[in-house]
Amino acid sequence: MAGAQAPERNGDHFVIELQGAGYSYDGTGLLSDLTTAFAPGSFQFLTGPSGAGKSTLLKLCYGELKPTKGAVLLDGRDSRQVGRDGLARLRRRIGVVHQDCQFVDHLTVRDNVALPLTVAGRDPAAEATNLDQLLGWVGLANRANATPPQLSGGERQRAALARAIIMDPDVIIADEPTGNIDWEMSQRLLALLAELNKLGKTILVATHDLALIRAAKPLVAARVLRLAGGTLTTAGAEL
Ligand SMILES: Nc1ncnc2c1ncn2[C@@H]1O[C@H](COP(=O)(O)OP(=O)(O)OP(=O)(O)O)[C@@H](O)[C@H]1O
Repeated sequence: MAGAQAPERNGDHFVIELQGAGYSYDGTGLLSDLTTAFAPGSFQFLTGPSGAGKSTLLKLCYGELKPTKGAVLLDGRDSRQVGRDGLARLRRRIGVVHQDCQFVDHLTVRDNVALPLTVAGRDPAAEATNLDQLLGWVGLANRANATPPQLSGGERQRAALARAIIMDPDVIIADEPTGNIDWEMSQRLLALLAELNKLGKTILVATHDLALIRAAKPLVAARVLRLAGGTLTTAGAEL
């Protein structure tokens, strides 16, 4: 049955598209009429005041929430129309770094990073080399056997990034990934995101940190979107 098939891929081009999308938690209308697209291989920052709805917008983009108005298309599929399995398959192509990281505290860093493999029915032991390379790439090879409560804020964020990319997603969405870490660590994380973008990944980062956005200028050609009063505008050179 067609509905049970894996979603058709547009080649390697996973586009997230908002078409007049709006969202309301309680009928008062937090987000209204948002129209934009996140093109394959693009890098965007999403900024705006606290409570403007940045996390909510990210949730629409990875299918955690469905718009209460308009549509969000994930790889051309309307998030309101796809069933649970279809949505799960689409979401495997999007790696998410959550604001609070959300680890399983009694598992090691290595096992936390490997969790998406296990959930997808793959054997982490068979992918040990890939896992080790990834932990090395984010600078956590020597923390692989620690548990999340033993990590610093910057280490937690890098572990969360490793977990978000273990399935080799097309898109990486990060919600305030540098919220609780120092400047040096923020720049290190930014460099990792820039490197992923150079590999062709689409990156969407919500951040309050305008200094981080400025620091990204030599690294990536990023679009900066500002969310305020429920609408999106493109921020310009003032940053
Ligand atoms: N599950 C929910 N139920 C009801 N209201 C919610 C829910 N989640 C968020 N909100 C409200 O929606 C508004 C936007 O929240 P959201 O977390 O999307 O904003 P944000 O821009 O990411 O904020 P911050 O920068 O402080 O993280 C806030 O007023 C928040 O209280």
